[in-house]
Amino acid sequence: MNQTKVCIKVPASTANLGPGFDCLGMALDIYAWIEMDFALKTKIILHGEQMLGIPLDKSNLIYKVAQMVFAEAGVSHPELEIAMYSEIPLTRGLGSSASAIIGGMVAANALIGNLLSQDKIFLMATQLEKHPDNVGASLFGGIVVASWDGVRADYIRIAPHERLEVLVAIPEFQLSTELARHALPKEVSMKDAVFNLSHSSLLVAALCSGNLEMIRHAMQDVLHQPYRAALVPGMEMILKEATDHGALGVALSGAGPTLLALVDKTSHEKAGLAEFMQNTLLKEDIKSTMMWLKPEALGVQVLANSVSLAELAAHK
Ligand SMILES: Nc1ncnc2c1ncn2[C@@H]1O[C@H](COP(=O)(O)OP(=O)(O)OP(=O)(O)O)[C@@H](O)[C@H]1O
Ligand SMILES: N[C@@H](CCO)C(=O)O
Repeated sequence: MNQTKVCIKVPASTANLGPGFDCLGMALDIYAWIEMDFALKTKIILHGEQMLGIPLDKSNLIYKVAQMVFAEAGVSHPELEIAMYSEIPLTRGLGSSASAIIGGMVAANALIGNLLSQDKIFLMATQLEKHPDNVGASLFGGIVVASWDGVRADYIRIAPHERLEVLVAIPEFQLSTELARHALPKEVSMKDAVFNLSHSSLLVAALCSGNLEMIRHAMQDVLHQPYRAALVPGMEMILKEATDHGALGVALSGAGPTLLALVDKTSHEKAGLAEFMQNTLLKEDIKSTMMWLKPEALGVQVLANSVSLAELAAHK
């Protein structure tokens, strides 16, 4: 029996939650699984349609982040066998790149007996992703409030409120984070900075104290969503009106194009809200997949028992 192979399960994430641009993230209950082992010759197997187009050689992100971990730990393992299956849609604002980075780093670290601390992994992943929101959520689970000054990465994890549910409308088109960041201005006014600072702080306080009614006011943003609206037709109306259809609050998920509503799981308006979001996008000729998700309290896990990735992919 193989003694070294590790298998990890890593959650998807949503970043920003509206005003918390590059500093708030929440883990979600859809996942990617990664198996990793030492090998004589590198081999990368990707299961499922989701992974189409992802490289199968040493340019693969998971291979590259594993090598970063080995280099940091002072060990050398240039040849790896990697297998992956993911439910997380690529390039849609649900943290697929962060899940790959965290999954790859944590798997590599487990392979070498966890020579690096979790905080070191957080720092390395943040340096690579350039913002800590998605990687923090995938690593630690729950809601993560994080800061990154280019040198230090700090975070505090908040347990998600038990009544919080998440509705996502995932448009059929992809929008890369790189493109969505190019839409942003280089500078913002003091007025807009103060607006986001106050709303992001209010949102964190609402999430910590369980004041769900405050979320609709707190989840407003002027730093990134208005500039990204042109990239996601229908978004402006959804951001403006989803709370009238039962959402506690609504935001662009990460860099988009997915739109995300926080919902009280006891709400009687859930079906109507989903219909409103899907139809608003359809009016703009955008087909979308609607999914009801939950905040995931757990971050990445090294599984005690390996799962069959081929079987997971086959049952989707
Ligand atoms: N499992 C994977 N293996 C290798 N590369 C991956 C994997 N998952 C994602 N990527 C890379 O990450 C890119 C998507 O990253 P991007 O930051 O644009 O979107 P996202 O992470 O899905 O969304 P967001 O950051 O807005 O939440 C993919 O196009 C691919 O290059
Ligand atoms: N905070 C990032 C998340 C996307 O990875 C952004 O909005 O660009």
